[in-house]
Amino acid sequence: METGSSEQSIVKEEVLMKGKWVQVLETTYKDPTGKTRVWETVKRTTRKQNALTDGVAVFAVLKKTLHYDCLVMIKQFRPALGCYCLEFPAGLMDDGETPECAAVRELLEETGYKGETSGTSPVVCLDPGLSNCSTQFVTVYINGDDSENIKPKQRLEDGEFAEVVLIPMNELLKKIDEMVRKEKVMVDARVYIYAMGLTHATSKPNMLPVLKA
Ligand SMILES: Nc1nc(=O)[nH]c2c1ncn2[C@H]1C[C@H](O)[C@@H](COP(=O)(O)OP(=O)(O)O)O1
Repeated sequence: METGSSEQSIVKEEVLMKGKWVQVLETTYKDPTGKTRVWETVKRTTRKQNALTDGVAVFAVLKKTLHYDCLVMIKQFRPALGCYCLEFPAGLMDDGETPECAAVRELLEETGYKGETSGTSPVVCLDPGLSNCSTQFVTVYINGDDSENIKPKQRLEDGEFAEVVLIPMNELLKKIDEMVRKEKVMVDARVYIYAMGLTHATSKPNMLPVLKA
């Protein structure tokens, strides 16, 4: 199997279709042997010049006295899927915005919660076999005891409809699996892999897998 090599590079890009939000391109690139090949790719039209990322995703944890910590997510209808999807709050960057500002803004708009940022991931890609779409994960902690977070009110824009879903972190995977069994909902791979990772990390990590129940 051939793996990535520094010799590989983009030769040219031809726009096949350009819409308001996305474009489809035929991307010609050089493989490690020097041969040129083509790949059909998708890019957002909205990425600002010199911007490193299209948007942010918010890893939001609601912390409240005498309550288990909850992961704050949203469920919304996604036209590309034709069904509802359980996702991290997320959105596209506004012009000149930092990832942290975008994360606090998107969280407030989509869930009504006000939080404080506590770390930002590097730029990560979302579907590299298809597109250059990228995001940065911003961790945000929400003080659930704060009066402004007692009855959070979404600030959704026209055409946006999202339901806030809170799931205790200590049973995240179990609750997500239950939701998928009961409802017609798809889970964003980022949410699911986080829940899987959390389960693996907290279930007897020093025990040989074969000995685990
Ligand atoms: N691919 C898209 N097609 C559309 O018709 N409209 C789109 C696309 N991507 C984004 N948008 C619109 C929808 C909203 O009005 C704005 C902002 O979306 P945002 O909330 O930042 O991001 P999502 O959570 O991914 O919808 O862009």
